[in-house]
Amino acid sequence: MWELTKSFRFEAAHSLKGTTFGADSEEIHGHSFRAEVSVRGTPDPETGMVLDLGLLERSMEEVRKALDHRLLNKVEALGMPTLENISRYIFERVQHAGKITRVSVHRDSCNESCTYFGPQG
Ligand SMILES: Nc1nc2c(c(=O)[nH]1)N=C([C@H](O)[C@H](O)COP(=O)(O)OP(=O)(O)OP(=O)(O)O)CN2
Ligand SMILES: [Zn+2]
Repeated sequence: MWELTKSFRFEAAHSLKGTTFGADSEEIHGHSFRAEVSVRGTPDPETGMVLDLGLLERSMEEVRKALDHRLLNKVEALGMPTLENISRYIFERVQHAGKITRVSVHRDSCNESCTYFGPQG
């Protein structure tokens, strides 16, 4: 079994209510995020690839555009912009590339990350 991972970065703003960080979290503020998308499988004997990374890149670029320099609270279908919801949002939008097994979203400035393994988990 092989696992192939590709990542992208985006800058986005959010406002989060109800955290222990209080008023600072509720104010609109920005973060740098790094998302990693992983696929698992066995390389096709002819191509030597589990999945052409170019296909993955196309899907990832679409979702990156939907998130980069956005106020995440206003991104449709994202919900409350926590790491949990951002990772699920990305997972659902790169699914058509096939064989996606997990999406991790890192917020390195806070030493935080979250990984979504899909609804069957
Ligand atoms: N289960 C979760 N809990 C919390 C989340 C989350 O996504 N899932 N998020 C937060 C905060 O947004 C997060 O901890 C960042 O805090 P924030 O005040 O936004 O950022 P800082 O000022 O601490 O970090 P800098 O990027 O260095 O400015 C809380 N809980
Ligand atoms: Zn924040």
